[in-house]
Amino acid sequence: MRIAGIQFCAGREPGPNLARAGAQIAEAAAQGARFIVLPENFACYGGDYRALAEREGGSMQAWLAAQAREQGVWLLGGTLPLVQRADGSAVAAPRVRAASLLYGPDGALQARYDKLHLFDAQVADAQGSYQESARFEAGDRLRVADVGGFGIGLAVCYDLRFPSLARALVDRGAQVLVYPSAFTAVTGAAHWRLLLCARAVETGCYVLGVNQCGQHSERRASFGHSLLADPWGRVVAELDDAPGILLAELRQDEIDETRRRLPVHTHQRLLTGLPDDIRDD
Ligand SMILES: O=C(O)CNC(=O)[C@H](CS)NC(=O)CCC(=O)C(=O)O
Repeated sequence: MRIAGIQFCAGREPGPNLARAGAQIAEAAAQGARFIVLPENFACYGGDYRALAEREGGSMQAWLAAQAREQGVWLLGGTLPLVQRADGSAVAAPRVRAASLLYGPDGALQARYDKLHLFDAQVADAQGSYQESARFEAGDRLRVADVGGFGIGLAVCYDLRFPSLARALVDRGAQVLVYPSAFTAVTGAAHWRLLLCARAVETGCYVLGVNQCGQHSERRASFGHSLLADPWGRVVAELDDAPGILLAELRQDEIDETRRRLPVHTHQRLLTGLPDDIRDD
């Protein structure tokens, strides 16, 4: 199955971001991609997330559904800010949920995953500090979805640093881990490739990191370098730090063969259950 990752530099306002993403989605579909992934905060980066956040059925969600339907592809909207949880309850202001939304080729919503780990960190130099938990509420459910016969484990950006989430997704049938991201230029240069390849090697999964790139504002820059690692930990395709489309093939036989030779996913001895505040969807 051919997949595509859309890499670009989002600004604060949805209009230009959606126009840019739409052109790249059409291009990726024309190149034969069946599953297209947009980065974290693809529709709005760094603005007033609560003011832009949607209820179920909002216009940014409708845009994703229309893109999937018009191009006839599976489309993962990296994250959109939503004011409701999956059960319809309200997220208290000023926070929102960072929801990763998967639409099928018919335009129907097939899965929702809300980012579990929030990026509260001090990044060196001009990048300054991040306090994601001041503006976002953490998710509370795990989600694996089927796309063209592949088990797709949903995760977002900073989640990449937590191998226990990758492991829990594998236990639930994930064969491909996707990380739509807005990984910073500073932490990306240090850790992005290392973390993506490590998650692949330790789980026997393909790992797809779809990142933003470039300078969003004076103090915010993203690393780019969207890449696909295969289950052996080889980088099979990678972008540089400019906007672009990552195209690559997922092969079921690569997953099966790697897992047959090195079945680490069946050998783990320290198995832990989910904590009380995290559930299966
Ligand atoms: O704050 C914003 O508006 C934009 N930021 C984001 O979109 C998110 C949440 S703050 N970025 C990350 O999670 C970076 C993680 C990362 O870079 C790492 O783990 O090293």
